[in-house]
Amino acid sequence: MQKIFDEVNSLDKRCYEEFFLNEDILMEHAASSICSYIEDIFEENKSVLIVCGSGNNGADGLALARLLYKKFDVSLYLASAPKSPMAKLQYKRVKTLNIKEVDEPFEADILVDCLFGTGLNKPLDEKYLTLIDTLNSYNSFNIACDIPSGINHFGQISSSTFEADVTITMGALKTSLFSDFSKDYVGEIIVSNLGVQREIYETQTNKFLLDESDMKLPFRNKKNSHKGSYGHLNVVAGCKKGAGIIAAKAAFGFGAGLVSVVCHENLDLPYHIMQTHFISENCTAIAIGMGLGKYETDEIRKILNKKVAKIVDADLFYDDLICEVLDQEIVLTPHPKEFVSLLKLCEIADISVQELQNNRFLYVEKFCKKYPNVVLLLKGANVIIAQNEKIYVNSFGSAVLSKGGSGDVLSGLIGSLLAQGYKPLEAAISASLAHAMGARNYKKNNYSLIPSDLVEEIRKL
Ligand SMILES: NC(=O)C1=CN([C@@H]2O[C@H](COP(=O)(O)OP(=O)(O)OC[C@H]3O[C@@H](n4cnc5c(N)ncnc54)[C@H](OP(=O)(O)O)[C@@H]3O)[C@@H](O)[C@H]2O)[C@@H](O)CC1
Ligand SMILES: [K+]
Repeated sequence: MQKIFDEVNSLDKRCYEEFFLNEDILMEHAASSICSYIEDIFEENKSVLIVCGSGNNGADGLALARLLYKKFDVSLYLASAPKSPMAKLQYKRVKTLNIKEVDEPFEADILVDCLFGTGLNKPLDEKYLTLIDTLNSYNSFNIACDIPSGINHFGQISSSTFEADVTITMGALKTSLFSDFSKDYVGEIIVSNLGVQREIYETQTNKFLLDESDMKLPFRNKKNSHKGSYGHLNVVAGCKKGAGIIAAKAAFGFGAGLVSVVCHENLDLPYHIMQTHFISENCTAIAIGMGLGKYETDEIRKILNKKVAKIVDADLFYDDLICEVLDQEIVLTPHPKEFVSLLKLCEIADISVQELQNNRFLYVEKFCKKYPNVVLLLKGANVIIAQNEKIYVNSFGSAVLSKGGSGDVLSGLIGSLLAQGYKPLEAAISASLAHAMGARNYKKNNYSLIPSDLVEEIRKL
């Protein structure tokens, strides 16, 4: 996994103070990493338009122009005059080379956005919104320097935000690149070294970006085993029984030795899934909440207080019963609307879904501070998984998964790993990654996935 930082100014400052580097050296590395990317991917003499703002993001662009000059057909468009000391210095250097400056932007082969980076500190006015719209209308290959212009410190976007194919971000990953809103703008994210290796530049953090290698699949190492060796998951099915059945099927395909659906009505289940009317004696994990609808409170309370691992989803986030069990190491998997309800029930915040989406990390942190035992998985374009002070981001998901039933598959996967003895945090991380990888491997068009396709792909991982 890779570290993510809320801000990097303190890390830049540490480079000056501890390693005797300076802004100029850091900036030279920033610019040369974009230069190397362009040199690696594109043939010489391609046209490159670099659009610069007045601060150090613009200064990165000016330095880049100098590095590319003569090997590529470089043009500079200065949206505003250089203002920061480094921008002025880089401009002076550019001037000595007579690099082409244009009065209007145009469609080049490669477009580099150096308008605003971490210094975007107020809403964009009409002039910049129109400029960004114009840049987005081109068919160029779009590179964002540090962060696409229009995304602010909190990962909130402007009505016009630069749509990058690739974002080359300076020094370390920033939290703002992983808001749900940012997902449509950042493209591929590459981290540039700034004069020292990343492991030296980076300090402590509480946020981490998950890699594929963080997915620990439930491979079986023991030769002498039986179905009981891999746990027994009970999926509690409510009035929308399909949800529980989808979860049960996913759980079975993900390695649980036994899976039972708990339901008072008789269900038509595949032969390998069992049915029970009450929680099984030998149950090792419970999945509850999906499609639950109205259920007898005392019965749910009894189930929630069973001393086995649990994953709770969906309808239970609207029932204050949930607040009684938040001292447990329980996995919760709300989507934003459900999390908003949960925050209200727990008296943490009374907010809209929009407010939550504007500050996903903030509210996850607030929740986990109050309930440090809980493993919270907040669904979204970038899934956030958190326990106590640690926050993990799964950015592998895609719109393929934006379907009814995908969440039930996820509950089943988590339940399956819990039943097999995974710790709750590990279960949530590995199941979430498997869920996203399954969707990634689905090769038909991106609107057609049904839960059984997803389970099929996950079984092939
Ligand atoms: N520090 C280092 O060592 C390194 C830094 N590096 C680079 O520096 C970048 C940060 O630079 P930065 O702090 O100068 O901020 P930046 O993003 O250029 O924007 C500030 C300028 O924009 C203006 N402005 C802001 N909002 C605006 C708005 N809505 N509408 C209009 N104007 C607006 C603002 O104006 P002002 O507030 O002064 O009026 C100011 O002039 C960082 O992202 C990375 O690329 C790398 O080279 C690595 C080494
Ligand atoms: K930028």
